[in-house]
Amino acid sequence: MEALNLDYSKVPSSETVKSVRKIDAVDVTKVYSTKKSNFVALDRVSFHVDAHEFVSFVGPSGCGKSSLLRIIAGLEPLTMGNLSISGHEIDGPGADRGMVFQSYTLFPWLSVRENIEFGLTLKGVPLFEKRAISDHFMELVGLNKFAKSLPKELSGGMKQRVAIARALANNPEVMLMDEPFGALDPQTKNSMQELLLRIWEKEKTTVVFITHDIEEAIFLSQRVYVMQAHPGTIRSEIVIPHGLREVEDVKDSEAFVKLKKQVISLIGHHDE
Ligand SMILES: Nc1ncnc2c1ncn2[C@@H]1O[C@H](COP(=O)(O)OP(=O)(O)OP(=O)(O)O)[C@@H](O)[C@H]1O
Repeated sequence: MEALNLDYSKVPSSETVKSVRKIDAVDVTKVYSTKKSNFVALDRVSFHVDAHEFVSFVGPSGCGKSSLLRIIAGLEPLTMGNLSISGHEIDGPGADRGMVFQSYTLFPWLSVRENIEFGLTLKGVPLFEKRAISDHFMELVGLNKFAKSLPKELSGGMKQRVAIARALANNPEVMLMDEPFGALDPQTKNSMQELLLRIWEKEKTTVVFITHDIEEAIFLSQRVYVMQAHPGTIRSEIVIPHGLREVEDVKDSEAFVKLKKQVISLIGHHDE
């Protein structure tokens, strides 16, 4: 993994901040086997995510981002290596991980409230408690006036707000987000990014975020893992300077543009 020569003087050092390890991945390898051949999608990928961190993975198409997220979600087994959440090896999906995908995955026949309450209903949470939780999260994502609406009556951004609320309602330890804003128009995408940051700060969630969009990764994250393909590996880890987001017109700022150029050069110019 390459180290980047950036000024991180404002970033608290690991000695000054006591962090709790949430995800630990060591040499995670994924081989897809077909009748004809074996394909190495991830080759000895090691990384970590601390509690309350916001960490993104960026990289060209096919570098294994979604495979990695599916492995963390327990939807896909790893071939070799170790991956644990809060010290426990992952051996399948669990309520400790909430997922938000790019494609809208709401239940079309359920209202906004029922979608948000879905996991709670499965768990047998009493009605009054369920209502309080869905009220809280509908308020958080600004959809309290749409409690009775069906997904088909919502815009793309609103559907993703429901998906985020639904994932958060189950109080997961980690939110796994696979290109959640990839299908949204630029304006909606910007407002969803702002909303996600507000939620992350308020709920103190741990977020693992996958995106093609380098600006999005730098803007949202505290750390960014840059991946490369053939086979999928982690090329570099970039720590985003603390407080960068507070800079006016941050995406046009010198520090932001410099980071963006560095990520682009790491990924290669063929895929931003
Ligand atoms: N079920 C599967 N069987 C065989 N090969 C697969 C399977 N799933 C993914 N792959 C291959 O593994 C590689 C990594 O795929 P993955 O979807 O994880 O990459 P990605 O970085 O998320 O790509 P994109 O950004 O285009 O979604 C790709 O070459 C893909 O074709």
